[in-house]
Amino acid sequence: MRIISVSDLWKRFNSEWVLKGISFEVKREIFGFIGPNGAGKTTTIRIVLGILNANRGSVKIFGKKPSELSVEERRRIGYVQQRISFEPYISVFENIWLYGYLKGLSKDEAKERALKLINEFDLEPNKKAVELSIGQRRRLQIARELVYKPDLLFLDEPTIGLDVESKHKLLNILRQLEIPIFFTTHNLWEAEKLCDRVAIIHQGQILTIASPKSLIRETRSENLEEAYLKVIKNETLNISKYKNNL
Ligand SMILES: Nc1ncnc2c1ncn2[C@@H]1O[C@H](COP(=O)(O)OP(=O)(O)OP(=O)(O)O)[C@@H](O)[C@H]1O
Repeated sequence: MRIISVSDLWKRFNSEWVLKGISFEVKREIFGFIGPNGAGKTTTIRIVLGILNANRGSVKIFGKKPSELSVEERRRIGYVQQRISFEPYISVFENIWLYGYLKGLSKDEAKERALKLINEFDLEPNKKAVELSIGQRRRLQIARELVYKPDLLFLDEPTIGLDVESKHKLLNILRQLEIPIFFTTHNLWEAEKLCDRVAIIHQGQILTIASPKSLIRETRSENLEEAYLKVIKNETLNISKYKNNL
C-alpha cells in the first residue's frame, strides 16, 4: 500500500526553484531522504504535510490530498522537526503525558505510555525540560511524539546532538515501531542501518531511489556514504559538463 505518493512536485521560493519535479512513493517502510544542506528535504516534508503549498505537482498521503485529511488522520501523523520545542518549565514526565492527553489519550493511558517511553529513552522524569542537555531534549522531543502511537512518522534529522549510545537506542526503537517512517539525515551510517530504501535529493531533484544494499552494490562501494558521494559527484560532473556546453 502506498502511504505517500508525490508526483512531479515543484516549489519556488521567490525566484528560486528549490524543488524541480520530484516524484517518489513511500510504502510501509522506513524511507530515508538524504541530500546536502539546502537540497529541499524539509521543504518536501512540509509540502507533504500540507504546511506549505507546492507550485505544481500532486501529493497524496494515505490516498488523500493533505488538505483532505480529517482532524483524526492528521492527529495520527507524527512530525519531529529539526527545531526542538516543548514546555520548558514543566517536567519531562508532564511534557510527554500532557502531549498524549492533548492528542486524545485518556489520562491513565497517557501516563502509562509516558512512563514506558521515559524508560525506553532513558530520561529523568522529574527534571524540568529546560534543565536537559541538547541530546536529552532531542530524546524528549522524539519520545513525546511517540506517546500517542502515530500511524506515520516524519523525522527531520532526529539524531542531531545525540551521543552514540542514544543513537543506537533510537534506531532500535524506530525499527520496532513497525510504522512507515520518512526520515531525513546527514548521517549515512544511520540511513544504511535503518532505511529500507533511500532517495538521494540534490539541488531539488531526486537522483536515485534504491535500497542501501543495492545502491552500494551498483556503485561498487563499501558503504552508503561512499555510494552517496559517488552519486552526488557524478551528478556534479554532469552539471558542469552541461554548463561547459552552454
Ligand atoms: N520559507 C522560505 N523562504 C525562502 N527560502 C526558503 C524557505 N524555506 C526554505 N528555503 C530555501 O529552500 C532551499 C531548501 O531548503 P530546505 O530547508 O528544504 O533544505 P534541506 O534539504 O532541508 O536542508 P538542510 O539539510 O540544511 O536542513 C534552501 O535554499 C532554503 O534557503
